[in-house]
Amino acid sequence: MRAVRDLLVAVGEDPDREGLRGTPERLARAYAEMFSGLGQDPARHVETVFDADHQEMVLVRDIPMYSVCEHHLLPFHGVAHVAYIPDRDGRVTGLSKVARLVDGYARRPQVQERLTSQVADALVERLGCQGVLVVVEAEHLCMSMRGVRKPGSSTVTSAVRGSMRSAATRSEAMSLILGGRH
Ligand SMILES: Nc1nc2c(ncn2[C@@H]2O[C@H](COP(=O)(O)OP(=O)(O)OP(=O)(O)O)[C@@H](O)[C@H]2O)c(=O)[nH]1
Ligand SMILES: [Zn+2]
Repeated sequence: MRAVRDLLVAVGEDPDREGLRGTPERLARAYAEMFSGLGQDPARHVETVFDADHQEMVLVRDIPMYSVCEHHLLPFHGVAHVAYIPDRDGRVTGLSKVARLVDGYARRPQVQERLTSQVADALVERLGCQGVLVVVEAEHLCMSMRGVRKPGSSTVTSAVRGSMRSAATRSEAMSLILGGRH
């Protein structure tokens, strides 16, 4: 909290004025929430498995995602799409666990590329998926409100693993991701 006070002084503010008095404590609470993915293992969520006897694609689309870029500590936010092909026994994880996995890695100082790969690797390593495609689309506030100032630009990253690398499977996943969009 001392650090937030110092930051306010550094930008030319009076940390003792009425509106700012509670700010160090508020920001500490907000950071604890925004960075709650640190010190936990988000991949543990996908260890909750069900026998679904389903060896074909599962896609959880348009998962809202809020993260913080590690270069500027400014938010980047958008959506994640996670498609996977279960293991050979047809075991799947809970749908909410896929969203929890994304949240766990997003709530850390991040770069979008690493976030995308971490989600894909967790599904291969912990759920034993035969194939995975993760696509993240996000706007970075460090590119919108400052610096190059390009609001509305979005960055799309993808990570492909295993059998999702085959052209046909990947294009099925992409058309499901894009389905329903205009
Ligand atoms: N690849 C990647 N770059 C990112 C991400 N988040 C922020 N960046 C970039 O990180 C770079 C940091 O560049 P620097 O030159 O060190 O910092 P800067 O002077 O603030 O750069 P500008 O943003 O261009 O003003 C910038 O180009 C950002 O756009 C991310 O998730 N992935
Ligand atoms: Zn940034």
